Amino acid sequence: MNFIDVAKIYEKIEATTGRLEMIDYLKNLFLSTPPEILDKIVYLTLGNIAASFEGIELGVGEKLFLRALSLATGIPQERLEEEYPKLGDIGKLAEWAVSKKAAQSFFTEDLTVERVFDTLSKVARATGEGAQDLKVRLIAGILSDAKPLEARYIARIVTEKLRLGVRDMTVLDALSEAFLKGRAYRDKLERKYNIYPDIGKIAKVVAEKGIKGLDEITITLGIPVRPMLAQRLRSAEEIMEKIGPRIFAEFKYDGERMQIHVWKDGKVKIFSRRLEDITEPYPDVREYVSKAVEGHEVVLDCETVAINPDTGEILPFQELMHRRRKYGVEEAMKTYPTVTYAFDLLYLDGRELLDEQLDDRRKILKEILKENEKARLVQYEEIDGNVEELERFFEHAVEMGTEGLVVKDPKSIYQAGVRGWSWIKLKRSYISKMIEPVDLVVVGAFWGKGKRAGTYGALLMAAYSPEEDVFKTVCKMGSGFTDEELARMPKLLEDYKIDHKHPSVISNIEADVYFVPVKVAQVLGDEITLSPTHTCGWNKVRKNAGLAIRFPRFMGWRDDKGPQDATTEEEIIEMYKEQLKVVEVEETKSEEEA
Ligand SMILES: Nc1ncnc2c1ncn2[C@@H]1O[C@H](COP(=O)(O)OP(=O)(O)OP(=O)(O)O)[C@@H](O)[C@H]1O
Repeated sequence: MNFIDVAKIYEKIEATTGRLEMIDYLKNLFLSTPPEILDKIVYLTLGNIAASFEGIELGVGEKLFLRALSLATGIPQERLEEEYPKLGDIGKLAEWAVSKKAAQSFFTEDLTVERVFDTLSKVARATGEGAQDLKVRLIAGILSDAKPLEARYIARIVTEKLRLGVRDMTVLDALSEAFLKGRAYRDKLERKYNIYPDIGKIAKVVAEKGIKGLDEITITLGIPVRPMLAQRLRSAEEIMEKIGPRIFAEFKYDGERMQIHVWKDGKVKIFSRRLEDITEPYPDVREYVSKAVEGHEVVLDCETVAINPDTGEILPFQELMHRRRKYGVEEAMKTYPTVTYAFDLLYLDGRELLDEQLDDRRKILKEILKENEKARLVQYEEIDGNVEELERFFEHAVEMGTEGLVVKDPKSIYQAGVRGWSWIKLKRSYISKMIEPVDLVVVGAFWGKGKRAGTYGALLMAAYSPEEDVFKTVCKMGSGFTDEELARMPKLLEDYKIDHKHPSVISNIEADVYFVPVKVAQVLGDEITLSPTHTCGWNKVRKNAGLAIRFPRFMGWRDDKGPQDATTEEEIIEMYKEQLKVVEVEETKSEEEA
C-alpha cells in the first residue's frame, strides 16, 4: 500500500468538519488497507507507532526535523527557518520544501506505508550515542522519496503534531462500520477495547476475522485493562440509597492505583491508572506481590501506599511520589516503603473474571491471596442497611490515614473503563489545613518497629478537659522526631511510666506502655476529623464519635507547660468547627466558580 493513498485521505479528513464524514473516510481507508497492515495504519492515524500504553514516543524536536528536511531537499536550514514562520506549520513547511526539490528530480521511489512505519519505528527506538544523527538520516531517507503531500504528514507525525482530531472512539466507530455490520456490535467492540486497549491489534483482528474475531480478544497478561472508576456522592445515606442496603465499604487508600499482572514464573508488570508501565520504580512491590500469589497467573487491581517504616502508619500520597522524582529507587524504598492493598481480581489462571459478581471475585481473591506484611487485602466491611455503621466505618477509615471509602455493590460486575454507579466514593471533604499547633499530653506509647525497634514508634496524645479534670486521647503521633529525640525518648519518659492506664486518662485505645500525664508536646496536624476511637469531644459533635488530629507531627517538647496548660477538649472542638466553616466557604466558592 502506498503512503500517498493514506495521505490523500488524511487531507480529506483534515478538511472535514462533520464527524460522520470523518468516520466515513476512515472506514474507506480501513477497507482499502490490507488487513495485515491495518494495525500500522491505525497507529499512524492516531499519530503514533504503537498502542498508546506502550509509551513509545517519536518525540523528534523541530530543530532535528529541519536538519533532516534540509538534508533531504538540499535547502539550507537557515532558509527553512526563515520560511517556517510564514507557513506557520511544520507540515506545510515540509510540503513546500519537498515540492521545490521535486521540481528538479524525477527518479523517486514510491513510498509504501510499511517503509514509512518501519522507519518511524527505528526513529523512535534510536537511543544512545549517535542517535540524533541516525534519526536525521532515517527521516531524510523517507523525505527524499516523499511527494509533497506525503511530506506534510510525515513531518507532522514525527514531530507529534498530526492533529487530525481522530481519537480512539472514532476509530472504533469506523471499525464497526467497516467490519462489524454497522453499529450492532459497537458496544461489544468498546468492551473489548476496554480490556485490551491496543487499538491497532483490535483493528487487525476484526479486519481479518470480523465478528468472530471479537471473541478472540481477552484479557492478556502484559496488556493493561482500562480501570473501573467510581462515582461520587456526599453522604453515606445517599450512597446506601443508590446501591441498595447490602454493600461492601472499602478503605479508599490515598496512594497510587496499580494494576498488577503476575505470570506463573513470578514475572510482574505494573500499570498505572493511565495505563503507563510503572513496573520499574517498584521492585519491592513486584517482589512481595508475586510472593503473595505464587503459582498463579493473575491481574490484580490494587492501591499502593507509602508508609512510615517506624510506625506502619499510612503517609500522605505525595510521599509515594518521591519514587518517581527526587530520590533514587533504592533510597526511596528505604525511606518510603510501601504496602499494597488488593481490592479486585480481574483474571486468574486463564480465566477472565470481569463478569463475575464482586461477591465472587472477592471470594476468589481471598482464597488465592496469601497475605504477607506488605501485600494485603483491602480493609473492608460488609454492611447491610445500617447507615450509621457506614458512617462510623468512614470515620474509622479517615482516622487510619485514608481518604475515606469506596462503597461497592457486591452484585456488580467489573466494568472496565467505566465510571459507574456500582462504585461510589465517599471522601472527607475538608480541604482546610490545621495551621495552629496544639499542645498535647503524652499518656501512652507504642513500641517501634524496624529502625525504631527498642524505642517508641508512636505516642498516644491527649487534650485536657478542665471541667472533668481528665485527659482524652486525640491522636497517635509517630512523625516529626529526629533520630536523637527518638533514642532519648524511653529515658526521657521513664520517670512517668506506669503499668496501667492512669485513672485520669480516658481512652479506648490499648497502648503498650502508659504514663502519668505530665509531659507536654507541641503537635501540628493536617486537620481535625471525626473519629470512632478517640475520646476527645466524644458525643459532643456527633453521637458516638470523637475527634482526631490527622497526620500529627511532633514539633518539640513544651517543658514550660504543665498538663493543665495543655490544649483543652473545648478548644479542639472549636478548631474543628472553625475548620468546617472554612470548608463550607470554600465549597460554596468552588460551586460558584464551576
Ligand atoms: N478500595 C478501593 N477501591 C477502588 N479504588 C480505590 C480503593 N482505594 C483507593 N482507590 C483509589 O481511588 C480511586 C477511585 O476513585 P476514582 O475512580 O474516582 O478515581 P480518581 O478519578 O483518580 O479520583 P480520586 O482523585 O478520588 O482518587 C481509584 O482510582 C484508586 O486509585
